[in-house]
Amino acid sequence: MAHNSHAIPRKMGNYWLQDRLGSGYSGSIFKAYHVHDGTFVALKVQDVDHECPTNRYEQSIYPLLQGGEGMPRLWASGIEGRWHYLVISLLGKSLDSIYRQNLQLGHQRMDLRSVCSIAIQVIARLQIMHNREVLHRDIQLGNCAIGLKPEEETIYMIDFGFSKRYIDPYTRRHIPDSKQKRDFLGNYWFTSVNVHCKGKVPSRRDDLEAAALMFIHLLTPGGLAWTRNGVPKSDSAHDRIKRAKKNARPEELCRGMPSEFEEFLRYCRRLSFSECPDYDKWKDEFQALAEDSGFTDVERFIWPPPPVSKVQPQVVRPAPTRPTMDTDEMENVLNDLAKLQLDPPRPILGDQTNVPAPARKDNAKKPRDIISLSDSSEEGRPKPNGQPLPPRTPVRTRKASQLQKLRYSVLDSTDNAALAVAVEEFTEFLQLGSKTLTKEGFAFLDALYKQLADPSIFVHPLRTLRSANREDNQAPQPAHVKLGVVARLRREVGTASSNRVLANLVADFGAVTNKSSGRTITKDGFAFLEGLAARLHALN
Ligand SMILES: Nc1ncnc2c1ncn2[C@@H]1O[C@H](COP(=O)(O)OP(=O)(O)OP(=O)(O)O)[C@@H](O)[C@H]1O
Repeated sequence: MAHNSHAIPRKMGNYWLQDRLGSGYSGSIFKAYHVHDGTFVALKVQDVDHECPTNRYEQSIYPLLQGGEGMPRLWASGIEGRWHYLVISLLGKSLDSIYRQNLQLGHQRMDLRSVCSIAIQVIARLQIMHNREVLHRDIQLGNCAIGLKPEEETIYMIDFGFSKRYIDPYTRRHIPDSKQKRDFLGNYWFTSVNVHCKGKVPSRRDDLEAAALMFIHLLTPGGLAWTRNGVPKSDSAHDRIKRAKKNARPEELCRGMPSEFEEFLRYCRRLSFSECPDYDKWKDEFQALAEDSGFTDVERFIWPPPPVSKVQPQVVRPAPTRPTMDTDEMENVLNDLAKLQLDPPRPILGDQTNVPAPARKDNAKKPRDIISLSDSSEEGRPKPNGQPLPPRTPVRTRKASQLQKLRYSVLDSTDNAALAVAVEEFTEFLQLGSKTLTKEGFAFLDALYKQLADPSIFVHPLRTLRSANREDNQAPQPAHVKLGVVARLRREVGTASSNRVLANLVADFGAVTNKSSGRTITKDGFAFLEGLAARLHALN
């Protein structure tokens, strides 16, 4: 179809057309104003005979979305001559144009604050659409636009030409899945692997996966690899995009990013066809990530991003209750410590024979006497008087901080019973939520290894620690190798004769999970952890 503006009348219904705002595959969109009250709107025009009458589809979807936050208002629709038109709220820039502008300014990727804001708002928009039984089916940067002043901090969803109801209005049932391959519908960059590469029927999970890929794209220097050669001009180029998208593992796509992005992508891919996603959980995750990174008011999309506040939230914490020391006093204490003869050696947990008396379980979390003075990684650690610090964010405890707290419980443990409790809590926490072992999960295993091997020494991060680049650069091992090793560990943990033996099993467990694709804990893995807790009780 030719989108010839000369052929389009200057007036449609009660609106005078002005500049063209954009044009897509199926038509054009103009700025327009009402002939009587002068209100500005956006007017979408399409040839009535267009082979893909997306304006008509949109016309049927808009009424379902009216009143929802971030949903444009439909003011009017109709036919003028050979043109079908939709009159909708006039909006500002699309995220695509903001992203490109940012690239032109020399930024290879978007800043974390903006991406968290986009994530929170886009997930909220999908929640509204899905609650109203509508799938978007074409999530991309060009289909998200910010409002005009005073709504420039709100992200709107646009372009419902591919949208569809997923609940049958008559039977009230979810649309059926199908084994038959369908033609791909959506966009090259972000449409989910299931829909794009496997020809599956789109459902809520696919809108969410497209959003996840879009967030990851924004944080990837230069964007996702398969977007870099532009729109494919041949079938073979399109096949290359599909292959690259299908083969890209979440941990590779999200390398160097906060773990929330990898976990969100994995979560979307684990959802079943008709499952309702947990939108609130993921909005909270991105909100907490932003707050932990020192950003405030992140639910507002502020562009350009405001300068990062110098006062990080971690700093705004209650003053320590312990007495302060001046520099001279501190120097004296350090000199005295240096002169101390540590003989006989401090009792260590790894060797049960030299622990003078078994500590009671309620003493388990008794704090140590020496407090780290400079290690900033200790934030969130219980205060020396045993009182936990107030939570940093009122939202809820995030996975990372929860795992960090468990790690501190391990480091503060003075007997095996306390270690067993920490392992039980760790196991339960992962069973209830994401089963992916993040860097905080590996840090927990590291702490456990250290306590079991010899708690009196400082150890450098062990082989259980997850490395951002898989330091040996090896490809992940095949799944059967992991399954075999974990099954063996599960068997051996029940008969381990000492903490030292348990330490080695923990190290092997960390190493095999680190090398596996996905770094998820399997059923056998959970059985291993449960067996470990039981053995720690037995060896107490
Ligand atoms: N309400 C609006 N206010 C301002 N600009 C808009 C509005 N809606 C769309 N645009 C601009 O027009 C472009 C095309 O709009 P839209 O995606 O709705 O049209 P389309 O013909 O369905 O496009 P596509 O072929 O990309 O699906 C958008 O990327 C945006 O820049």
